[in-house]
Amino acid sequence: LNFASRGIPTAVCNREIDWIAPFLQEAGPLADHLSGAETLQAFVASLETPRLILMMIPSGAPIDAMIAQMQPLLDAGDTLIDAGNADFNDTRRRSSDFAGTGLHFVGMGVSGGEEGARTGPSMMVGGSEHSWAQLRPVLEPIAAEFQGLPCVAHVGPDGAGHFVKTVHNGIEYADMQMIAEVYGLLRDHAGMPAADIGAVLAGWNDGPLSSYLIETTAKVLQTIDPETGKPLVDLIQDQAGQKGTGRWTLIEALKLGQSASTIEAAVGARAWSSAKEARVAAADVLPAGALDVVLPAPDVLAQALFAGRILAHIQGFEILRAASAEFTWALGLAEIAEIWRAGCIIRSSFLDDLAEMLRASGSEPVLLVPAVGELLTPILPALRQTVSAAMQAGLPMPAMAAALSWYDSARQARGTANLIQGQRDAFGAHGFRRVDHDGVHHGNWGA
Ligand SMILES: NC(=O)C1=CN([C@@H]2O[C@H](COP(=O)(O)OP(=O)(O)OC[C@H]3O[C@@H](n4cnc5c(N)ncnc54)[C@H](OP(=O)(O)O)[C@@H]3O)[C@@H](O)[C@H]2O)C=CC1
Ligand SMILES: O=C(CO)[C@H](O)[C@H](O)COP(=O)(O)O
Repeated sequence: LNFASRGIPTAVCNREIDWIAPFLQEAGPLADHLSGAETLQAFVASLETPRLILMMIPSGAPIDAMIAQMQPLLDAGDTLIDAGNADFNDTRRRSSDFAGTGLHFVGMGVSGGEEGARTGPSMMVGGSEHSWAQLRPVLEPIAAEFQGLPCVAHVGPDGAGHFVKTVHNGIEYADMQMIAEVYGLLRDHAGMPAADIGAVLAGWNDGPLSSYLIETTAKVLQTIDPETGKPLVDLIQDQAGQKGTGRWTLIEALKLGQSASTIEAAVGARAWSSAKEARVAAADVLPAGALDVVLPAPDVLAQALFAGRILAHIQGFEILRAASAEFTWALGLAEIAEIWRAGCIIRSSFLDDLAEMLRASGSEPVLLVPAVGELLTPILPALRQTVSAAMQAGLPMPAMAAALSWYDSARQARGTANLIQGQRDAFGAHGFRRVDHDGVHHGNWGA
């Protein structure tokens, strides 16, 4: 529908063909730019060559099966685009399978949910220059715009687009989790009703926290269930789903030797949320935290959340920086932040500032950019106060606590790894380097 609304002739196809006719009917006048096909053969035959075919179906086996069905129908010069969320390792494999066939494979991250897809998503294209030249004229018109600039970019070759989207989702998981942690403090320690918490968040959306996720969360908290008249959020099971992108970010960050502690906390919190029975049983038998903890004021919570958001984004971008070096992708980190300023789920006013910070960082860690320190210095005490309050009250705050600990580790000139090296040498003779001599040394431990 988005393509059609820009006058781009578009054919559609779906596995369950019953959806096609109602879709075209509901398209109204846009149907002038649309045609439906009930078989893949008819669909492919209806397209102008060289063809651009965009798939948005579940990742993994369904994509492999679809490629296998589609490939024999295509001609040299055609481009097949996987626009769903995919494990970038799969995208690299598929790109390499296509190499030399005359066909082109693109792994494209798309973000913006249902509304973004329809009115303007943010898109991260991974593929060849040839594919980008083919795609650009049809993607720029359908993309979200930030100050007149389309939120779409050719971020790199093969798996780069899906990797960038995966990290986007990792940051999304962390941001959602941190918002949920503050919600938990207000709900379980302050006893605030959902709608009141929603009103607090709606107020925050006018300040530095301004973002789609804060705005959406405020709406979610203020929505009433028509059946019961109660806040709908209170009627939802406290068990979160996940399709895999958060976990993929974490796995790849670990492989790259990067810390993704806020994302790990968010993935772990979703996983742990499914252990409902165990949590209910434990609540009755294991001791809780203190009741007399003073809850930080709402503006302190807002500052804490903003500090957590900044640190989670920085972690995500350091993962991208490491991947760029590992896979020689030459990712433009500032450009990635720029195409996330509109259309995508993590769009926020902070991303505009972050783009500048990333540009200033060059090849240095972004934490060292003076503007980052200037932004964090006044709000870090709020993060410390909020995390301490939650810990004392016995309320979980895994992502915000992880963000804070990561920050404290990142700025600790002399860390504690000297002891780890001593331990490793004591039990495994692994050796260590001394601060005062070159070479590898061993201790005569316990002597
Ligand atoms: N929902 C969102 O906001 C976003 C989703 N994505 C990604 O987009 C992709 C699609 O997600 P979404 O639309 O949410 O929902 P689903 O993942 O449920 O995908 C639904 C579509 O996939 C088709 N489909 C399902 N299984 C197969 C199969 N084995 N072979 C062929 N077609 C199949 C369905 O066809 P049928 O009608 O026949 O079942 C339907 O058209 C996923 O990779 C997702 O991660 C990315 C960004 C945002
Ligand atoms: O990519 C998306 C948003 O950017 C999709 O909504 C995705 O499904 C979100 O991930 P999960 O389902 O694991 O919460």
